[in-house]
Amino acid sequence: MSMILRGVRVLELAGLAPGPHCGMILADFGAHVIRVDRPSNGGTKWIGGGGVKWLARGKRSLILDLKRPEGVTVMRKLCRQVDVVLEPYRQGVMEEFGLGPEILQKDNPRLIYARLTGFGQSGRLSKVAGHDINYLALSGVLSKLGRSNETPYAPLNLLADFGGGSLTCALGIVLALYERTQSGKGQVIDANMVEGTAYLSSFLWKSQNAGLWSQPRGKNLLDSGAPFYETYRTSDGKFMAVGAIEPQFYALLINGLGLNCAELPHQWSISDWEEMKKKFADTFAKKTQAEWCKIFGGTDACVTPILSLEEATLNEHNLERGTFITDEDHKVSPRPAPLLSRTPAVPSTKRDPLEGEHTIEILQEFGFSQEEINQLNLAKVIEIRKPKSNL
Ligand SMILES: C[C@H](CCC[C@H](C)C(=O)SCCNC(=O)CCNC(=O)[C@H](O)C(C)(C)COP(=O)(O)OP(=O)(O)OC[C@H]1O[C@@H](n2cnc3c(N)ncnc32)[C@H](O)[C@@H]1OP(=O)(O)O)[C@H]1CC[C@H]2[C@@H]3[C@H](O)C[C@@H]4C[C@H](O)CC[C@]4(C)[C@H]3C[C@H](O)[C@]12C
Repeated sequence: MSMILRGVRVLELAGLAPGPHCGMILADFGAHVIRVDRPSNGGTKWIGGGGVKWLARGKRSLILDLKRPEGVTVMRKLCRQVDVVLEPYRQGVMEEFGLGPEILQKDNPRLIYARLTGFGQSGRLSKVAGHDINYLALSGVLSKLGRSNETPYAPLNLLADFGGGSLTCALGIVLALYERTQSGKGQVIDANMVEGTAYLSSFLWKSQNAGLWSQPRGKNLLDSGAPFYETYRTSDGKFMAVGAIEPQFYALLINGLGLNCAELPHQWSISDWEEMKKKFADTFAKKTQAEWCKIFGGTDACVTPILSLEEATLNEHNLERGTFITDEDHKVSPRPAPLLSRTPAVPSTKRDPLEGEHTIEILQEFGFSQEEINQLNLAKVIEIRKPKSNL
């Protein structure tokens, strides 16, 4: 089975988390992704770390100093021979390098120029720093997240960095690759986390007048207001997740809890939800998570254990599915999604690349002579790093 993005060549400029995740998605589905890392000679206030190292599966790494004109010349030669360039910087940085879309797409009209930012390529904030929580806040979505009487709560850096950021950018790149099969031309993708997150939350926006969100934050059906869409602590200090929304599933929940519907307020009596939550909490606190799993396991009561990451990798259903994979360093991580029947992703199981590990190999592949490579190395425009041998 060959992967759908085989043969697609991507230059990913090293970013913090969204960019690296987007590059990893492309690599997982067959693209040849080269990460352009910064030299260790400082000169920039940015320090390594973040997703660069953790989301490097299937990539190779080249260290190239883009603050040097020689580095820009090298980059332009690379960009003439690739399909996608993916840059994670705030607006204007690539233009400062002399690597903006006008230049690179003149060199290579087929180039897809993906720009993954927080605030987009225009607007008063386009040059302002930010992180997931800031983009989530500006999208309006963060105002809806969190329990009643508490401050709004950002669910890790999942929604803006990844849901509205890397995944949306990866979609844009695949759309542009597809369009290019008709037009033969590349284009610029302005992927940004404010708009990506807002778009991701279209359900929230389009259901505003459906009565789903008429209560204050934390008092609605899906934001921890409803007793039948909530989490509960068990007697052994673990937790269960309850999502019994429909009446037939709710009836199974009540039955499994050993309660009697006739003695409870109506499921949708919002004014009684607080009281019902207390009753459910008291009931869940009487048994262990394993005992509740025995009661609810495999039923339509929509009740599941809240698993730790490690427990999730050992869960029978996930094991049957192969939801998690292990690389040659015995590190476990989620299998790429979605699962395509004929051309599934075949993620690399190799260890992650070291920064600059493939500098020579990549430059040779792109037509640089050994003499040119030696000169670039001597001038510190590139950096060559070799993995320590295990001897
Ligand atoms: C794990 C933490 C990260 C979690 C994710 C976090 C929650 C996010 O939300 S990530 C999303 C961030 N936002 C965006 O990506 C939107 C677009 N990008 C930006 O807005 C900006 O890039 C920025 C705000 C993210 C960073 O701004 P910065 O000023 O640093 O950079 P830019 O303006 O974009 O300009 C780029 C500069 O870099 C130069 N450059 C680029 N490439 C090259 C090159 N090849 N050669 C030469 N120069 C290059 C370019 O010229 C620009 O230079 P100037 O700025 O001089 O103009 C992690 C978050 C922080 C991590 C910790 C931290 O890094 C410190 C430690 C570092 C150590 O190494 C490891 C441990 C750390 C504690 C580290 C740990 C984790 O990784 C973090 C906590």
